[in-house]
Amino acid sequence: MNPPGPLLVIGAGKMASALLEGWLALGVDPSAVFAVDPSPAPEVAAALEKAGVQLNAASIPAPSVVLLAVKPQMLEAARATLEAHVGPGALLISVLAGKSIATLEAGLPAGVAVIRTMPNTPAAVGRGVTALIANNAATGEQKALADALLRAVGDVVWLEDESSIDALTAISGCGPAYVFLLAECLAKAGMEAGLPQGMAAHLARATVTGAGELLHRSDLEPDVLRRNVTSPGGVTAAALDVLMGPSGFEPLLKEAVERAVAKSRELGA
Ligand SMILES: NC(=O)C1=CN([C@@H]2O[C@H](COP(=O)(O)OP(=O)(O)OC[C@H]3O[C@@H](n4cnc5c(N)ncnc54)[C@H](OP(=O)(O)O)[C@@H]3O)[C@@H](O)[C@H]2O)C=CC1
Ligand SMILES: O=C(O)[C@@H]1CCC=N1
Repeated sequence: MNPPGPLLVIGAGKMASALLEGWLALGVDPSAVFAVDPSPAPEVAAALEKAGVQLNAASIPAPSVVLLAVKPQMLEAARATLEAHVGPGALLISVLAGKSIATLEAGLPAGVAVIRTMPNTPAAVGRGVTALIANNAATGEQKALADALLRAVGDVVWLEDESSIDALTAISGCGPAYVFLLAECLAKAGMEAGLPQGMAAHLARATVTGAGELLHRSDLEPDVLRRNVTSPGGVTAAALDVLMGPSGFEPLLKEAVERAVAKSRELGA
């Protein structure tokens, strides 16, 4: 999994930190990892320093892999850094929502390997899921390296073309946020139902993680697991009448995902 040469991260934010956390925990050599970020969050800078990653080093050896993880809106501002470090033999791995391979290739030497990905933050604990698609210049070895890096921190899915990536972003890229919001809302509802704040937060967190783990380990489909909680005429059924009603999860998530897909397309335009 260790790249054959230095690994450079451009944009040391939330997603890059999640990937680095996973990689460093699994044995990527921190002395071969460099990060460039003009104003990293103090906690990120401290974590990188503690891990032995060089942040904003005066001199960076030619990287074999460049992880591009700035916000899509900052791509043009990061072009100079990108062009300074992505040499002809390097592999560029982008996590940018919306930005196509063709857009990423612009300004780079002809024939540079580019792999566009859409990871998610559970990569920090080895439970991410990442979609990848490579340009024609990426060699089998470079694709295997990208696969190994992302597989080390979770599942990987290779795409044949880029057409599905906006929809995929709205599901797996953004999806952890939907689940964390569920935990937040469940805790608030618990407080409103009379539970002390700490207990409501603890119960909500343990329930979301426990249900996630059951879904992870079980062979049963989610609807079967849901039915297994729902005693006929019982308490869960009363709640699901609301959550599965006309203003429930399904239409709400459909609208949320549609908006996310549209935003991903807009960022790529
Ligand atoms: N967060 C997530 O769950 C996921 C994010 N992504 C993608 O990852 C990318 C980063 O997202 P996220 O980590 O959330 O965002 P963050 O804002 O946390 O990270 C981006 C970092 O890049 C820095 N930056 C800005 N300009 C430059 C530059 N010119 N050179 C180097 N660094 C720069 C930012 O600094 P500053 O804040 O000062 O601008 C920030 O620290 C996005 O493209 C997003 O689409 C993909 C999948 C999931
Ligand atoms: O919110 C975003 O734009 C990024 C892309 C997927 C998750 N976070």
